[in-house]
Amino acid sequence: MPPVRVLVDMDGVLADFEASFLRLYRSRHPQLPYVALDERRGFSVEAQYRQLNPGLAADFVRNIYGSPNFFLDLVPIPGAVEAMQEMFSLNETEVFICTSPILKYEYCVKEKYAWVEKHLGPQFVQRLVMSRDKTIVSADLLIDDKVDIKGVEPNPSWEHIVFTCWHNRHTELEPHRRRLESWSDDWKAIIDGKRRE
Ligand SMILES: O=c1ccn([C@@H]2O[C@H](COP(=O)(O)O)[C@@H](O)[C@H]2O)c(=O)[nH]1
Ligand SMILES: [Mg+2]
Repeated sequence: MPPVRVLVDMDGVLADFEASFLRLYRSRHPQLPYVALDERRGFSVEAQYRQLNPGLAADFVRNIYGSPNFFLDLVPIPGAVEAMQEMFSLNETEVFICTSPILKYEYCVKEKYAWVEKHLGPQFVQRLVMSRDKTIVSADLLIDDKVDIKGVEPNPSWEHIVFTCWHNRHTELEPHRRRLESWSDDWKAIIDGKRRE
């Protein structure tokens, strides 16, 4: 039987982008209104902050996560590191990290590599795929917090498992779509189920 190949997203799945964004935003702009984590709706932080404060400059929000050390200092999502080590050691399972760098890539790309080495070790540095378009990457499963993943390939090979995160917890999914609520949820059952398909 061929191995099950799993792609695991970084921001919102392995690394806590949302909490770090809010912390840095509030420390830099304590006088400005902010969106609390349990008020987050929709993937784009920028879109929600612009709704809250339409006067914000075009790159105001992007400058926060485009800052040096932003991506390096992201805190791991609870259970993520342990789950990845366990997934890596499973028989007949190929695990890769699949992440989209921001367009202001100066710090982001290097720091994503450094984050992976720091928290997951060198074996995962070799398994880091960066692509703005995940539909062209071939796998059986993609665990990702972004609800709508679009790209040039209309029929990606993977099944998208939506990882629950602050911005998507209220999003209603079509009945056939599946979620992983957290790393305490049964991710192994999802992989084993795929093995049997
Ligand atoms: O509001 C946001 C939130 C995140 N980003 C960046 O987009 C990518 C998302 O990557 P995934 O691989 O889908 O997790 C990432 O680089 C975030 O930093 C954003 O641009 N705007
Ligand atoms: Mg993500």
